[in-house]
Amino acid sequence: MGAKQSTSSAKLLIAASGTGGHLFPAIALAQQLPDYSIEWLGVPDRLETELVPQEYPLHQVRMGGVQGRIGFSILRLGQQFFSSIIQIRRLLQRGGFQAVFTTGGYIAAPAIIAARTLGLPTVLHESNALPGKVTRWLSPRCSIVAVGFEAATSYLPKAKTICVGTPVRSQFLTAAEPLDLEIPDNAPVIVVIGGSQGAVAVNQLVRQAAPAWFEAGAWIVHLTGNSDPDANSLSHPQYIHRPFYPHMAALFRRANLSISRAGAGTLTELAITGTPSILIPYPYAAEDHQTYNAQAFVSAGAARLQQQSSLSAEQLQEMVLELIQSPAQLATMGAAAEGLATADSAQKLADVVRGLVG
Ligand SMILES: CC(=O)N[C@H]1[C@@H](OP(=O)(O)OP(=O)(O)OC[C@H]2O[C@@H](n3ccc(=O)[nH]c3=O)[C@H](O)[C@@H]2O)O[C@H](CO)[C@@H](O)[C@@H]1O
Repeated sequence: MGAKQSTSSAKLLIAASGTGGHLFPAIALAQQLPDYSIEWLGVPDRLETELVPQEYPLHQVRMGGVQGRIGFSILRLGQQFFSSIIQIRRLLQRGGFQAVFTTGGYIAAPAIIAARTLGLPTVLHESNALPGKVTRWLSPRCSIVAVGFEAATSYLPKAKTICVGTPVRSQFLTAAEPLDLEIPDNAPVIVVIGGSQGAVAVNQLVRQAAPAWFEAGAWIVHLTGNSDPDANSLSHPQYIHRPFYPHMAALFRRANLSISRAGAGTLTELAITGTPSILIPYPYAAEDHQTYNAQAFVSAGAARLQQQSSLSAEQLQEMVLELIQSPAQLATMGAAAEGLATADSAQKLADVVRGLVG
């Protein structure tokens, strides 16, 4: 793998691994630092092997999670953890890196500790309103913690924090691309999205509730994910379904309403496109952090919050009917969502890194 040509001597190690939620913001930052020499640190068999652009050399260490694991697993994890710190220290020293950037998660802990033992500046970006465990534990050891939600700062009292929003893909920052789905211009559009993997439980509720929405003239664009066995069970002229759809900026801009999980990545995009939403947090997310994300949108008037455990198809049906038949209310929610957006987040984050590294 050939490293990117660089005009600056600054050398940065990005430690970001796992889901789109951890990788997209780090890639957006890297794209703002074309004069830096950047290398990547990840874990074998995770999404970074597919998503990290070829121009960034990818180093790997073995690191797993601790949730719900006991005994022997904890011991093995401890060994992995210390061995990772040693490997990352060696990588940082031999590579002549000047700083480390990370988006949290398991890879962040050994990366932050290795960097700090060498006295290197470390920037951590935390996109969730309730910061993850690693962020809360190690934030005082970072030079700066950049957060996506202002609310996150209250959980990090000992850290130096700055709110920069969460960086998004470049399609959200450029002029609107045309939507490649055939939907009549005046039809209300409901977009259903369950994070990057889809949400089977939400999909079931939506399919049950959909007939009344079709009758009201709405179109549904349903992003089902890859693991829904009933993904093909509904068919209607006003219904479009895909396992995954890449042109989210155009779709959210066209949508009158989104029914969504409450991952930080999707919420950031809903803010930038000013799209009102009904948020159904993933009930098994670590420490229920999606509910905290959703609450930030609800307090701003940008979204309605529904917990999956107490939501029936009838309730969802009524709520959506009420909203799509009330354009003024949708407009107010959309404007509130837009008020939460930080479109130049990647630029702001790059400024933070440059402020430390040069
Ligand atoms: C289950 C879980 O714990 N998810 C976490 C994961 O997010 P996860 O990656 O699951 O979900 P996010 O909402 O943050 O991001 C999903 C991304 O996938 C994109 N997309 C999705 C479907 C599709 O068809 N096309 C498409 O492009 C969305 O536009 C968005 O950019 O990390 C986030 C950041 O730490 C957390 O806030 C989430 O809670």
